[in-house]
Amino acid sequence: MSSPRILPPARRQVLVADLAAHVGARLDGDPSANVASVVLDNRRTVPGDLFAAVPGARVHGAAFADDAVRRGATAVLTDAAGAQIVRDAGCAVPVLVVEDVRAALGASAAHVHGEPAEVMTTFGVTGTNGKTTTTFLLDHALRALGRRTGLVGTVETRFGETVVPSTLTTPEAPELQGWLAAMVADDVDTLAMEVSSHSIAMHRVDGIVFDVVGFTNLSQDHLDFHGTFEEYFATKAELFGPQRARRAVVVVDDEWGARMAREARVPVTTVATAGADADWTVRDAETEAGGTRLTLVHRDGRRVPTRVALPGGFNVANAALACVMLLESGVDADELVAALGPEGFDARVPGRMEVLSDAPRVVVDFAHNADALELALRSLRTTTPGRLVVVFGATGERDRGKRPHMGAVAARWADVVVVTDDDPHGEPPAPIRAEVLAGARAATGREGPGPEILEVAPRAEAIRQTVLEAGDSDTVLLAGRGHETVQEVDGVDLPLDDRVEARAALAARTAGRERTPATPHDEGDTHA
Ligand SMILES: CC(=O)N[C@H]1[C@@H](OP(=O)(O)OP(=O)(O)OC[C@H]2O[C@@H](n3ccc(=O)[nH]c3=O)[C@H](O)[C@@H]2O)O[C@H](CO)[C@@H](O)[C@@H]1O[C@H](C)C(=O)N[C@@H](C)C(=O)N[C@H](CCC(=O)O)C(=O)O
Ligand SMILES: Nc1ncnc2c1ncn2[C@@H]1O[C@H](COP(=O)(O)OP(=O)(O)OP(=O)(O)O)[C@@H](O)[C@H]1O
Repeated sequence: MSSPRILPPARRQVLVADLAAHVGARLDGDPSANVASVVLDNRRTVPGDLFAAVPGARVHGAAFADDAVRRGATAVLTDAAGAQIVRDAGCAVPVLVVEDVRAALGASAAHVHGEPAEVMTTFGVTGTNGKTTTTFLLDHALRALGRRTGLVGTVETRFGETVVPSTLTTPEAPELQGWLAAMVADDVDTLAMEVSSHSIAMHRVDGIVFDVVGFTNLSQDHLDFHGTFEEYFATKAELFGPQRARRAVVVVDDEWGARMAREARVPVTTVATAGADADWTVRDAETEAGGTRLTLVHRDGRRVPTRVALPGGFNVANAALACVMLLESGVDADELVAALGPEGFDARVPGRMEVLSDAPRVVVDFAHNADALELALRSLRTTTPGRLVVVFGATGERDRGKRPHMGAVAARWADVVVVTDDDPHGEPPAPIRAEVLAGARAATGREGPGPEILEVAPRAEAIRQTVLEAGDSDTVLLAGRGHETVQEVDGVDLPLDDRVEARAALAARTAGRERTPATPHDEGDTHA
């Protein structure tokens, strides 16, 4: 599934000779040809594109150059091996030859689109968890301040009236720069975007120097791609240097944040929510219905009172990060507090601690690694009078090591653990569930009776059964898929939205009650 291609309404024509000089490419062919945009995939080519033929993990993009040219590509950017493939295919367009295509791609796309990031204020957020939430909080505050905003991340790309669901957290550079140019054409003045570690490693954000970058935290994820934690950290750390950022705000609640703050090569402001030494610390955090009220206090005594209208202790960190990033960009503290009003950071983030109902409380959350799952469960535990029930699974073909950890965390913090499927992708689902269940059954470190551990598949059935059987004072956490609307099983995309399934079960529950006033659901309330 891929999102529709968005380009600015009027595209600039750029001479390939100028572009080659800009990115240090050897130009083979007619220097007077023009390009007006850049594309990575032959199937998405429009006339006037520069087709970037990247040697991928599976195939060399040059294999598709002839088709791209048939669709109107006017030049090709590739490496020496790609240039040979392009010539052998008899393509007559000029070829820009570089050593590393991905390394030249961001600068090429930014140049072709007129360096759009340079005319906006740009915020980039990275870290294992909290990127989407923090960018939504930034976007909410910026709009309250009267800015015209653009948002790019896992859920969607959004500006003005345009909202397009995302396929990647951080798009490839040609798509990203096309988006940014379309935003500039629509008078967007401020961008908040998520920067995944994949995107840094794969040069997707080359061509952007962010005004302010933010770091949330680091925990186990994506080790299938990065190999080691050290490598994962080093990739994220690249964002905190002068080629990619002007200044940084780092949450130093974990050791990785503290290290990022020490090793950053741009001016850093630190934020702490849990007692670490920092420039800004969170004080007087008070949980209240639907959120937390808090005050940010600077070393020099400045105080910024605010509020976040999302459940979960970690959302205090996300709001604190967003707040300090705004201050570091030059926003005046009093103006920010006034613009946010008494509700504070009041963004609705699809699939992130999204509360669907009150009795039982059904919450959909994107927690899909052990760390996020633990934090989500712990924060819901404190506000659940009945049982805490979690429905979740682990993804196939991704970081297998996290499966037993997720099972263990669920067993430690929930009263009922319902293990089901997440996105199995090409892997058979039952063995994935078995690895999660093994972790749950082996879990230790819990006081009192152990949890009830169930295996229910498919996921829609697990959600239906769990919501129907929950007591009014229970909390049901549907974890792992958040806003997602398709589930890949055995290579086939099946429609599945946790929120749709849960709402259907809640409606069935209400209908059942209307037919039979005293229902067995209430019995669950007695369980402590
Ligand atoms: C590991 C990874 O990121 N891989 C990306 C990489 O794939 P690849 O190297 O295997 O490419 P390939 O299939 O060999 O193809 C090589 C080239 O031929 C082109 N091609 C290929 C086939 C064709 O018919 N026509 C064509 O033009 C491709 O566009 C590509 O440029 O280049 C592709 C083209 O842009 C990306 O789609 C692909 O992302 C895949 C889909 C992906 O799932 N990426 C995930 C892991 C990712 O990036 N995730 C992060 C965040 C994760 C998180 O924080 O949770 C993200 O930012 O989304
Ligand atoms: N600051 C945080 N610390 C730890 N966990 C968090 C934090 N913020 C959010 N989470 C948890 O992580 C999940 C993902 O949150 P969010 O989508 O904001 O992060 P993300 O970094 O964008 O993740 P991804 O890149 O996987 O989309 C949430 O559903 C929540 O459970």
